[in-house]
This record gives sequence, C-alpha cells and structure tokens, in this order.
Amino acid sequence: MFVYEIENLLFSYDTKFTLKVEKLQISKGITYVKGPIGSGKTTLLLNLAFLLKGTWKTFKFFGQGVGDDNFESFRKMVTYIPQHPVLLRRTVFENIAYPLLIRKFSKEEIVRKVRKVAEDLKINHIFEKKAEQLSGGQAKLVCIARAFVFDPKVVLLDEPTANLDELAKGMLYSFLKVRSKETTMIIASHDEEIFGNVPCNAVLQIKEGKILKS
Ligand SMILES: Nc1ncnc2c1ncn2[C@@H]1O[C@H](COP(=O)(O)OP(=O)(O)OP(=O)(O)O)[C@@H](O)[C@H]1O
Repeated sequence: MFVYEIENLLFSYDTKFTLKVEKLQISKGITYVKGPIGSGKTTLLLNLAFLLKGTWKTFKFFGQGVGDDNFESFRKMVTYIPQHPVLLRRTVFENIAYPLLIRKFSKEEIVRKVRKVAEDLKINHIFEKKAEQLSGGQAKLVCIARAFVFDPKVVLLDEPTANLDELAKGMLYSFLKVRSKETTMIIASHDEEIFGNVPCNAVLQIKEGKILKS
C-alpha cells in the first residue's frame, strides 16, 4: 500500500504560483524532494502535511480517501518540521514533551519517550535550557526530537540540515537512517551531502510547481 496516492492535486497561493501534481505515489521509507529555490518544495510538503488544502481528483493517505470530514484527523498523524525552528517559550524538555502531553500520554511514558529521542539526538544535556537560550543548531535538533517523539506515521522535513554543523549533521544522518525503518519521511533539501548519507527509495524533482520525475 502506498503512503500517499495523489492525482491532479492543485494548490495556489495566488495567480502567480500553482502547485500542480498530476500523479504521485509515495511508498514507505524515505523520499527526497529536490528542486530550485521557489519551485514549490515547501508548498508540496505543506499539502502532504494537511496544513494547506488544495483541490484534487484523488488523494489517498494509507489507502484512505482524504476529504473534508477526515482532513483534520490525518493532520494529527503527520508532522512537518519547518526549515527555521519554531519553539514554545518553555524548556527543551517541555518542548519535546508537548506532542505527548496533548495526546494524553502518561507521565512515565512521556519521560521515557522524551529521554529516548533526546539521547538519540544527543540533546539530553540541555533539557533545562529555555528555548530562547539555544543556538540555531540546538533549536533545530529540539524541533526534530519533538517531531519524532510521538512516533508519527509520516514526518515531512524541510531542509533538516540547515543550521547544523558537521558533527550534528553526521548524528542526524544516523538518526534518520534508524528511524526510517519505522517512519516514512519526505525530505526537501538542497544539501547534496544528505543524499549520499541517508539512502532513499525515491527522488522527486520539482520545477515551477510540477513534479518532473518520480
Ligand atoms: N504564503 C505565500 N503566499 C504567496 N506566495 C507564496 C507563499 N509561500 C510561498 N509562495 C510562493 O510560492 C512559490 C513556491 O514557494 P515554496 O516555498 O514552496 O518553494 P521552495 O521550493 O520550498 O523554495 P526554497 O527552496 O526557497 O525553500 C514561490 O514562488 C513563493 O514565492
């Protein structure tokens, strides 16, 4: 079964730009989205994250048709990680725990899951820091930890290596490789290094809002 099956998806901000996806099938594992600046990578990710809503002929998520009645519920099954980190003005621990708190996980489960993902991303030593005290790279890793902590079905990553140094990038590559066994990821990136370090199932080339090759 495909994770996404889409035919004739159209989305416009205004008359200047239209995302036009004629046919798209995304399997489990990792898919990369490549394309020039302004070609529509972020717009595609936001549509796949159920954060922007276009029109379509077919839009299936794990085999289920997407419509007005279930659009919001699908949004809860995926996470979009923006290029620029956005955090709550709380501690690192509280930020990572937030998706578990709103999903009503027990206190023990929250502590266990937050510790695990923070250890994997080597950010457990900054639990008590406030979001505003973090470097750009640390904030990015906290956003990534928060996205994965509740084991979403799909994570959409927009330029995940932006703001990271070589050491953090290497650690992130290993983390994504391990997590891709359980979680489907769609990664938009200009970073050629990530393509060589984290193997994928497919690469989508996007130009002027259209997918050229998949
Ligand atoms: N909120 C918005 N309102 C109007 N136009 C927008 C909006 N966001 C993006 N656009 C336009 O849509 C087009 C696609 O933008 P998008 O951010 O999807 O491209 P991208 O491929 O992700 O670019 P980059 O590589 O720079 O991140 C661009 O022409 C952009 O100016």
